[in-house]
Amino acid sequence: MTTPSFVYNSVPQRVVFGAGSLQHLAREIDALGARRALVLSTPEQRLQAERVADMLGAHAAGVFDRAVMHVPIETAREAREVATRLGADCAVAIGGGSTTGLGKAIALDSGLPILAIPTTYAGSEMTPIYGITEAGMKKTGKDFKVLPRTVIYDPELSLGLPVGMSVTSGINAIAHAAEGLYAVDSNPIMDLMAQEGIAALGRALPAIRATPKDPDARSDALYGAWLCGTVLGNVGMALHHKLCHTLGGSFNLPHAETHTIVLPHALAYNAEAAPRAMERIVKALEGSGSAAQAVYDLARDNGAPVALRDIGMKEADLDLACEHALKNQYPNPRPLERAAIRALLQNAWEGVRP
Ligand SMILES: NC(=O)C1=CN([C@@H]2O[C@H](COP(=O)(O)OP(=O)(O)OC[C@H]3O[C@@H](n4cnc5c(N)ncnc54)[C@H](OP(=O)(O)O)[C@@H]3O)[C@@H](O)[C@H]2O)C=CC1
Ligand SMILES: O=C(O)/C=C\C(=O)CC(=O)O
Repeated sequence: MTTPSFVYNSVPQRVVFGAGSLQHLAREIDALGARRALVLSTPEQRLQAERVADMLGAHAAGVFDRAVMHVPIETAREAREVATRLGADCAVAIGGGSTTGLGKAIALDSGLPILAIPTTYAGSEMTPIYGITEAGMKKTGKDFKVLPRTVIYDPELSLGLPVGMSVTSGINAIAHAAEGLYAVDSNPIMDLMAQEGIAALGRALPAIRATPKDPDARSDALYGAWLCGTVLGNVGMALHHKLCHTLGGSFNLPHAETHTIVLPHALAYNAEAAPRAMERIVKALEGSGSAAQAVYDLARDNGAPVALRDIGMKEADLDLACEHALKNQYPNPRPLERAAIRALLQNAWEGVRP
């Protein structure tokens, strides 16, 4: 065995974790040195955002409830204007990756500190990655200005996340950790987090399916999401994330479901080129077959979709998706081979067990 050699960056970020930890919100805003928080949410989560604003009392600048998936530039501009008009000196994003993403778009422009309160397992709160959609094209970038300064993980807030969304969102998180395990810039610290994060979600998702309001399972899932999101924020992603961005961006497929369906096939593609990563995934999921099969079974057995054709992908578009995936070559354990990637997409479309 060779002695490892790696670079590890740590970033300053404060995490407050635990059931009921939302009660510490005012204290955390104060610790940020902020006086007027703009609370962000989707339209559907407005009541939750109003509850947060009530908790902040005079320190709430207002509620902006128009977060939507993939952060359209028009929404980002509107939110930035509202933040300026209301004199906000920080933003509180309560919701999933879409709401956190809106907070990041504000921070990118203004440097306003973000306090994130995640209610899904997407993991955006742990990354300096932002995404903004303009003229139908989603552009992503990395800037430490957008990394939320404080994250409050309160499992009680995800008790109402529907089981189907919980399972696909949890597998979205697993995808970050799985690709982190074979990243070109991986390191042993991220490997530990990745394996632990996958194991936590592997335990939590079946438990949530059985008992959606199980507090321990919700806590385990959020803990796993935190670890997996940290991996996403620290090391580079590969084929799987590229495919999902292509499918989501060009064919408008839903984010977490697409990750859930594609991941087993991306792992099968990379299996021989990344055997140590695959071993760790199987171990974390207590699987008996391959890593690809363990992830596929986790999805299927918990009621998640396993075929792209079931979430709106047309078979006729698979050739184009393959072309997009081959553009701008990026690091991946196995070189990108046209015929094999086209076959991967076909398998994902049909939903075959890898
Ligand atoms: N930059 C980064 O590092 C990352 C960015 N992302 C981005 O984040 C987005 C995906 O995030 P994701 O969390 O999956 O999507 P959303 O934030 O859109 O949330 C997904 C679904 O969960 C629902 N939901 C969220 N919280 C609750 C709750 N407490 N109770 C009931 N339902 C709830 C939402 O409902 P409703 O719409 O009703 O609120 C929505 O339908 C994508 O745009 C993706 O690109 C994802 C990962 C990392
Ligand atoms: O697209 C973004 O907003 C940035 C990253 C991700 O979405 C990561 C992912 O694919 O889950």
